[in-house]
Amino acid sequence: AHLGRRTKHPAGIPGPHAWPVLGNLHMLGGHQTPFHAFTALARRFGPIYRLRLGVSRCVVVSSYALIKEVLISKGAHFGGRPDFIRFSQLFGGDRNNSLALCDWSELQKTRRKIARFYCSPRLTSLQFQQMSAVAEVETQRLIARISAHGSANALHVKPLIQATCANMFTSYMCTTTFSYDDPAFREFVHCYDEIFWDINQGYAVDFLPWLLPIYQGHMKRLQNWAQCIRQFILYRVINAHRERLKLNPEPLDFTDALLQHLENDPDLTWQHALFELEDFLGGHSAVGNLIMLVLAAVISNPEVGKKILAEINEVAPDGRCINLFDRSAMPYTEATILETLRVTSSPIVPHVATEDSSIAGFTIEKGSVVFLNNFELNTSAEYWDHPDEFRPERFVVDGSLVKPSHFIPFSTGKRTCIGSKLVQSFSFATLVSIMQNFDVSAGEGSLELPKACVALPPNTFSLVFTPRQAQQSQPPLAQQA
Ligand code: HEM
Repeated sequence: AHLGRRTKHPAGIPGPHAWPVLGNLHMLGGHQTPFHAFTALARRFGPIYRLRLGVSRCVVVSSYALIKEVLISKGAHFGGRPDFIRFSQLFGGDRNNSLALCDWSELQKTRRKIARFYCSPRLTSLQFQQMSAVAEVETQRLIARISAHGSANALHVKPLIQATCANMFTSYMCTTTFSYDDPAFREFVHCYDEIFWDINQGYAVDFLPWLLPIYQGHMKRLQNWAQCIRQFILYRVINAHRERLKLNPEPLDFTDALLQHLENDPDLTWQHALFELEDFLGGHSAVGNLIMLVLAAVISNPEVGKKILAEINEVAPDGRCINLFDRSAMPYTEATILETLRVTSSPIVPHVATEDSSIAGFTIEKGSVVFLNNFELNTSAEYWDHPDEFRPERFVVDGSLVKPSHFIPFSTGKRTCIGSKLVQSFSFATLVSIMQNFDVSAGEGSLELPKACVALPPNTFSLVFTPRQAQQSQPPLAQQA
C-alpha cells in the first residue's frame, strides 16, 4: 500500500512514501538494477522525484533537460559527492584523496587541469603521437600472447586484456611497462579489476552505515586490494620517478608533472601523487571491461563484426597495423564502441548539492544526493529508435560519426569524465587489432551485456581466437614478438 501512495514533500517534490529507517531503499530491490527501479519510479512520479535511501536524502532526475540543469547550468551547486563508506575505504580512509569521489575544491580544479593536458591530447600534439605509439606496441604484445595460446581452446582473455590496458596506461603516463608474467603486476591488475567490479555494485551499507559491522570482511578486502595497488605504484613507479627527477627536473610524463606540482605545493605531499596515480591508472580497468563488452556485442551481432572487418580491410588492405590516426576513417567501428556504451549505460557517479539550490523550480537542500538517471536517457524510446536493438549505425550519418547531444556516457559539466579520450582511443586500438588478427567466437559463459553497468565480474566468459586466413601469409606475430 505504501508503494502506490504519493505524498506531499514540504518542498513539493513528488515521491513515494518513505518507511522508517530504510526510507525507500526496499524499492530498489526486485528490479534488475537500481537504475531500472529509478526508471520505473520516473514513470510514476515524473522526471524529478525524491527518495530517502536509508540516511540519505536523494533526488532522482531522469530527463535530459533536467540532467543538463544539474550538470551544466547549476553545475556549481551540485559538484559534491556522497559520503559512501566504501569510497573512503579505497583511498586510505579519506575519499577526498580520490579524483572521482572527492568533493569539489581548488585542489580538484588543479588536479583536473594537469590531468586534462595528458588525458585529452589534441590530434596534432606530441602526446597524441605518443598515445598512438603506445597503443600500437601494447596491442601487438597482446596479439602475440593470444596467438601463442592458439585456437584449440577457449581463452580466459579478460586478465590479458586488463594487463594490456594497464601497460598502455603505465606506458603513457609513467613511461614504464611490465611483463605479463610478472606476478606482482598480475596481482596489481587483478586487484584493480576486483575494485572496479565492486565499485559498480550497489550496497545497502552505502546508505545504512550502521550495517558496517556485518560488512567488516568486505571492507577489509577493499582495503587490501587498494593497499596492494599502492605498494606496487610506490615501489615500481613512483620511487624511480622521484630518483630521476632529482637528477633531471624536466618532466617527461604525467607522473613527473604530478610529482613536481605536488612537491612544489607546501600543503601537498608525494602521497597525494600516490592516490592520484591510483585513480588514474585504475582507468585501465574501465577500458578493459569495455573492450570485453564490445567483443561480446560483436560476437552476438555477427553483421556488426562483418561491417567492422570491412572498415579494417578498407583502411588497411595490406594488413598493416591500424593506428589512432585511422579512427576518423572508421566511423562504424567507433560507433560500435559508442553503442556498447549506450546499451550498457555506465551510471554517472552521484552528485551532491553543496548549497541550497533548485531543480525544475523545486527547492533542493544542501547535502541532497542527486542521481542522474542516464539509463533512462540511453534506453528510452523518447530518445532513440528501437532502443532495445544493438545498432551502431544510429551513430553514423552520411559516413560520419554523429553523437546526439543527449548521449552523455562520460557525463558533462565540471565533473565530466577526464578519461573519455583515453577510453575511446585505447578501446578502438585494442578492438581493431584483435579483429584484424582473429575471428573471435564464444567460448564458455554468457555473452549477455549487463545493464546500467560497464563492469563484468573478474572471472567472466572465455573466447576462442582463430587466426584470420588473410593474415596467414604474414609471419605469425607470436614469432615476431
Ligand atoms: C568505460 C569507460 C569510462 C566511462 C563510461 C566513464 C564514465 C564516467 C562518468 C559517467 C563519470 C562521472 C562524471 C560526473 O560525475 O558527472 C566519470 C568520472 C571520472 N572519470 Fe571516467 N569513465 C570511464 C573511464 C575513465 C578512465 C579510463 C579514466 C582515467 C583516466 C577516467 C577518469 C575519470 C575521473 C578522474 C572522473 C571524476 C572526475 C571528477 O569527479 O571531477 N574515467 N567517468
